[in-house]
Amino acid sequence: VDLSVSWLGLAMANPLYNASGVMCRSVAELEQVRTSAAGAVITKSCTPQPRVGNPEPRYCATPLGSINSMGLPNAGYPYYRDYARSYPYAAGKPLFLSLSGMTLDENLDMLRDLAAAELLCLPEVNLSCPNLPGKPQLGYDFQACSEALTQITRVYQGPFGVKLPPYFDQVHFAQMAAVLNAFPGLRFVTCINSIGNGLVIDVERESVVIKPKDGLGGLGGSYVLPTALANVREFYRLLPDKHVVGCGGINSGREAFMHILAGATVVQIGSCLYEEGEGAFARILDELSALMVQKGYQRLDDFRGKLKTL
Ligand SMILES: C=Cc1c(C(=O)O)[nH]c(=O)[nH]c1=O
Repeated sequence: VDLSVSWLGLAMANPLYNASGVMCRSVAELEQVRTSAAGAVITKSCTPQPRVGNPEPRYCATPLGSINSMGLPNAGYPYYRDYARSYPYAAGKPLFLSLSGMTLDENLDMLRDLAAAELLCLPEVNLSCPNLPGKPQLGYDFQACSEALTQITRVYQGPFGVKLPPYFDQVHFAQMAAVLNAFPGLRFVTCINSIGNGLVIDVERESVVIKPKDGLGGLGGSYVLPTALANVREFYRLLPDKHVVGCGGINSGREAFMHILAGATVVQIGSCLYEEGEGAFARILDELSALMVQKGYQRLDDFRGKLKTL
């Protein structure tokens, strides 16, 4: 079967890569993804200056997924920009740079520099970090998003994308789509970021499992699959001129198939990659291929976006 994807002027051998935040904070980790079976690479969301992030423990895996309140630990924008400078684009795996400034000005500063550097990587602007104490997720403030995107498209004229939080209300899907459709340069949306501020409890210890925010953190993994699929399918319908990157709850070829069936052009893995390591890429791709053979599909376009309704 043919797993290749051609989008945004990029050619990918397959639709699978890491979710920002997992296996992508250091060059060593980024190189692990780049030299794995993954079809692309994305960096950890960054701020202009390095950040240590929240106190540990700040990540915990459970049988149904994960909870994290990392607090945006990262090596700082220059570190990732320099990696993007030396990145071997000709090897055929696109590089995405995730930006998550603490303020709009920080995002504008990083995007100005990125525009001037004229690199082949594509920005994914994070509108949805749920773990910065005292900071609301921009993605839930539609007016603020519209203003931010107006300024972002002034400083960055190239194609870019945004990482969205999960929405849970059809009016919100429509309102956010109306904001996003006003920006033709915004070429993709990544749905979803973790479901913010969940609480995992350890019964034996009668305790929370992560230290920040008295245990509140973003949920990933199987917990979020139905919400991720709903966000992919709704934005696939509401953003006809843009691509949707599926993220959330992909543990096997079956969930990757679901995301693509719902409309995703490409898909990212987070919790599963954190727990399993880079072998997850080849395993999931093999499972996806086997499922396609079983169903008689030759390529991803044979079923992408063709989810049936009743
Ligand atoms: C960029 C910060 C994020 C973080 C974090 O660094 O805490 N965790 C997430 O699940 N999503 C984020 O967007």
